[in-house]
Amino acid sequence: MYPKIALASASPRRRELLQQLGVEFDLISASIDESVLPNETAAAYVSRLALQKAQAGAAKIANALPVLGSDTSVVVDNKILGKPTDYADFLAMMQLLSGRQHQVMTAVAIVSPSQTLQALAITDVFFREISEAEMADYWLTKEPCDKAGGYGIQGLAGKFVEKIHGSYSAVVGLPLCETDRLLQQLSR
Ligand SMILES: Cc1cn([C@H]2C[C@H](O)[C@@H](COP(=O)(O)OP(=O)(O)OP(=O)(O)O)O2)c(=O)[nH]c1=O
Repeated sequence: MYPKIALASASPRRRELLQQLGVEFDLISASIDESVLPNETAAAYVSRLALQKAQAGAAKIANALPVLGSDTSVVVDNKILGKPTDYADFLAMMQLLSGRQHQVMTAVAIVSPSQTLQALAITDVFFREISEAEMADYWLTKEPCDKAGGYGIQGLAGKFVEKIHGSYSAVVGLPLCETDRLLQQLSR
């Protein structure tokens, strides 16, 4: 049995994945500035954002529940891809990702009054070539808008994925293996 926690997230995927683990949780919102700092690596960026989301959530609640925050970014050619801002931004992302390998980095942080626990999952994802017509059709489904890198592996974009090396749940938004490990480390 896991301890009850608070999830600081607006992501329906994170909610579902935490439910998949059987964790009981309160949902809280935590919005933070998501700008990348000068010279910040992708791994440092996602780790910092996950921690800041958890800290922002912890500052909002009156009870002492541990708060979980997470962040997912797609990384290619040292570029950090967040959610596409418009169609042109989405197209530029798809062109970068088509026919090659990229990384999905998902960081998790759990903050309690006595502990700060962190994990980072890095998954290699291999896309087949995607035609411009497929990109245009995919945009019209609205699936890309709220997803890092402009795609959802769990949705229609699953057909673009030749293979992955690493954690599937981490690509969707929360690495279940690492999250379980952190929750086990929480002192009760
Ligand atoms: C790559 C990929 C990302 N995503 C989603 C997971 C995240 O919800 C989103 C990345 O954006 P995030 O900024 O990590 O998360 P969020 O803004 O949706 O939620 P919050 O910060 O409140 O927790 O992209 C998928 O659903 N499928 C995928 O294949």
